[in-house]
Amino acid sequence: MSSFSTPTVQVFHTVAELRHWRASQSAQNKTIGFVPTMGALHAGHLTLISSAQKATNTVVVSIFVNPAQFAPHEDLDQYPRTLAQDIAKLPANTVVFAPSVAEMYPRGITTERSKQQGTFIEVLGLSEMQEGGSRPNFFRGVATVVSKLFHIVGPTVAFFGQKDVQQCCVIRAMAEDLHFPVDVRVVPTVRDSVDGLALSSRNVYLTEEQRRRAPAFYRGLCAARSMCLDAGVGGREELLAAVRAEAEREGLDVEYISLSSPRDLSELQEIGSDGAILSGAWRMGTTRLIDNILIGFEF
Ligand SMILES: Nc1ncnc2c1ncn2[C@@H]1O[C@H](COP(=O)(O)OP(=O)(O)OP(=O)(O)O)[C@@H](O)[C@H]1O
Ligand SMILES: CC(C)(CO)[C@@H](O)C(=O)[O-]
Ligand code: BAL
Repeated sequence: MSSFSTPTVQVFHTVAELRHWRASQSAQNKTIGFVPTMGALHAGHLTLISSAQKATNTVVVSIFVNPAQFAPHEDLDQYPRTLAQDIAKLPANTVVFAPSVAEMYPRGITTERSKQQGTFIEVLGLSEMQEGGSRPNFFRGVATVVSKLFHIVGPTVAFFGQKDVQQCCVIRAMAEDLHFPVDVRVVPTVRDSVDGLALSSRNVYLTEEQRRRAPAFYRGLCAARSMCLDAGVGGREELLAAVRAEAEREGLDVEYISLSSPRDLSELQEIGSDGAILSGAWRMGTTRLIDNILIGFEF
């Protein structure tokens, strides 16, 4: 156990320690709720944890900044690492798994894909969609680390945020394909109560002026949803144009906007009977943010 543990929050750093604890839970027939995170905890993470507390006996939160999901030019080194403060925010009786990089990647890990060695999980057909197009290592790195974590933690139910909606689709497919006996649940995005910006660990990178402009993308998503629900507009070009217009009014540098199928993330020309995910990414200086809304379906 770590020196960071508090009387009510146990922290484990090794697979062996976590497995030992997990065996004691199995012996007591306890259900385990699991919330994987990269730390820098905010109210979005705490909502996932409280959903897990309501649904299961014991909650495990992993805190691990996963190098495999970053590309060499991305913000792996800069990503906030605030373990002691994170632990202080957790409710009583939470169990934390905060492994080192060497513990999770016994053969080592580099963000340079051509030099990587060892075992990786890739959900072909989904890994290259939307975020995968912009972040070449992202979905492969996420599927790999989440399958390792599922294998180590053995959760009954795992909780992910809708803010990373495409990630949720990839993880559900991975869990189904690999027959993990885990129920993957998606929790709605927690937003700033005043301007609707999705809470994200990367919001700390924004200057005051960028933070003021950032909610324009969400306003665009809401405008598109209103066009769809109030005026029956379901065509791709009109919906994407509505998002782009709001975003560009505040000078956001839009990377992509996507209208995709919740089934397989394929791009849609028109919203069909399965509904659609309207999602996108934009840049403000060196910071890259994402957001989405669901139209005509719920997870
Ligand atoms: N605003 C939010 N509402 C609900 N869930 C969220 C929110 N932000 C993050 N999550 C979820 O918390 C889990 C851990 O996410 P992570 O630690 O990467 O935080 P993050 O705020 O998404 O950080 P990043 O800036 O890296 O995207 C993921 O399942 C993610 O979707
Ligand atoms: C699921 C995850 C913890 C895997 O590193 C990460 O992608 C995240 O925080 O969303
Ligand atoms: N919240 C997803 C983790 C990432 O952006 O790398």
